[in-house]
Amino acid sequence: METYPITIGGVTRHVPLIEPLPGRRIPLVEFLGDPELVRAAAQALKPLVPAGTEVLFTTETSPIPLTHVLAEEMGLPYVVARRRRRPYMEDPIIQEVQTLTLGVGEVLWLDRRFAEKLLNQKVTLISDVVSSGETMKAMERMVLRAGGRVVGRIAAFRQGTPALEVLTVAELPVL
Ligand SMILES: Nc1ncnc2[nH]cnc12
Repeated sequence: METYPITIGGVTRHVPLIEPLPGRRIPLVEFLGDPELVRAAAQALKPLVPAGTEVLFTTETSPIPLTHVLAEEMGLPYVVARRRRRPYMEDPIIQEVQTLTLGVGEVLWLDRRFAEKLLNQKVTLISDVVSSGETMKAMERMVLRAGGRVVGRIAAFRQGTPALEVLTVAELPVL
């Protein structure tokens, strides 16, 4: 398997190169199961979280440990949008994502009891990789629909040029 070196917060991993669309190869960032990488990324992202942030907001799956460590470090709560409907969800916010980065159209789901945690809160969006920015846009839309206000947009890695302003600490190539 072909790999590519990625570095964040001084920690390097040789990750698989995947081809989600023909002729477009990208290094696959994976935070799950790698506490050292997660901690390094969280430390690097911490200074980018705007003062006054009251809640962090992320999506399944890879950015969850990153957001968890960041939240713990900063003493903040966090909310996670799910990528599948769960049977117990009541009156969820359902938000379509336009992204095709990983070759799939997606929908984000947020149970109402978690949406309520965003009401009247200053919210910072956390992601692992931002490329088109469409997932971030969908997250922002969810926060607005939940009655919150987005004060920051942060991702560990940037890949290409997102359609909205996002703070990042490392760059990924499209090969
Ligand atoms: N390169 C990448 N690795 C992991 N998740 C991604 N989501 C979008 N781009 C990605």
